[in-house]
Amino acid sequence: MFPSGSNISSSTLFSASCLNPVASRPYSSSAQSPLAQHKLYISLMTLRKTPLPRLVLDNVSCMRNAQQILRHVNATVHDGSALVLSGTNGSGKTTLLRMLAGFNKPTAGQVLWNGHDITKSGVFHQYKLQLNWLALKDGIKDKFTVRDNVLWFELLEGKEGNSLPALELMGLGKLVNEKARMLSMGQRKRLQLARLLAMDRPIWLLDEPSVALDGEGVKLLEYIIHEHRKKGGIVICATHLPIAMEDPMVLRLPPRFPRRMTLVDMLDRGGPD
Ligand SMILES: Nc1ncnc2c1ncn2[C@@H]1O[C@H](COP(=O)(O)OP(=O)(O)OP(=O)(O)O)[C@@H](O)[C@H]1O
Repeated sequence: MFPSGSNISSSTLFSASCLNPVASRPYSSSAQSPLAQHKLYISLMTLRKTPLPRLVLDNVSCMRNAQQILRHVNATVHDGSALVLSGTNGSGKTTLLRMLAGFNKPTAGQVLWNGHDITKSGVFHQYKLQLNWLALKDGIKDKFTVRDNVLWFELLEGKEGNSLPALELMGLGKLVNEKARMLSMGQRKRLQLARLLAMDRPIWLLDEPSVALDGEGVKLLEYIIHEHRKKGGIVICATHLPIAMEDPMVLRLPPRFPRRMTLVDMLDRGGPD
């Protein structure tokens, strides 16, 4: 696992040469003293140990239906860190999460995982196995029991033994044999979170994870995020509500850009204004 720590910039990515001025110098120098050479060597060794970011959003833009949703988004995410996506309704938080999940492709720029473009099929095949996606649509099967709704995902993952402890931690221990249709909204959200825990994948993509949770539920969410990050896991979270986290990076997306008129719009309105 890489040590934690992350960089984020809304317009510019930090490159290794920004972090260490030595790196921007030419490697060979004929007139260097032994001390200078030694310092250069140490600097290069330090540079080599600088961990690569696990995820990089490299100047990512996204258009959907002739609308510019995201423009020139940059971020670097290291193991153990949290990236919080904030912004007004419609600013593109879910779109960005969907892009990180591989559902939408960037129209410009790229998303890199371990330095590789996730849209390349060989890369995506491995990358998707790292992801755990918590969406507003909860994907809960109402006819299954609470336990089976978690157990199925755990078994598909080739894991075992996590489901019950995860459900108990999320406060659903007494409901494990109930049909999921009996659950309230907040309990369904807790079930989703138990599924995250049971599947135990490193990159969590969370869309409004605290919606419908009561105060205790939010505390549990904060706790499992903390524990996940302690193990080197990554949390990327779109939220309007405050969720306490240590040193999160916050990426505030600007309000969506004005809609560009399509040919259909122009014909409907008898031409551009
Ligand atoms: N399937 C789609 N096709 C075309 N445009 C879409 C689609 N889904 C969303 N959009 C557009 O993308 C914009 C951003 O939507 P998104 O759901 O990413 O915003 P958000 O920041 O998550 O909003 P909220 O805070 O309301 O959840 C919306 O304003 C909408 O116009």
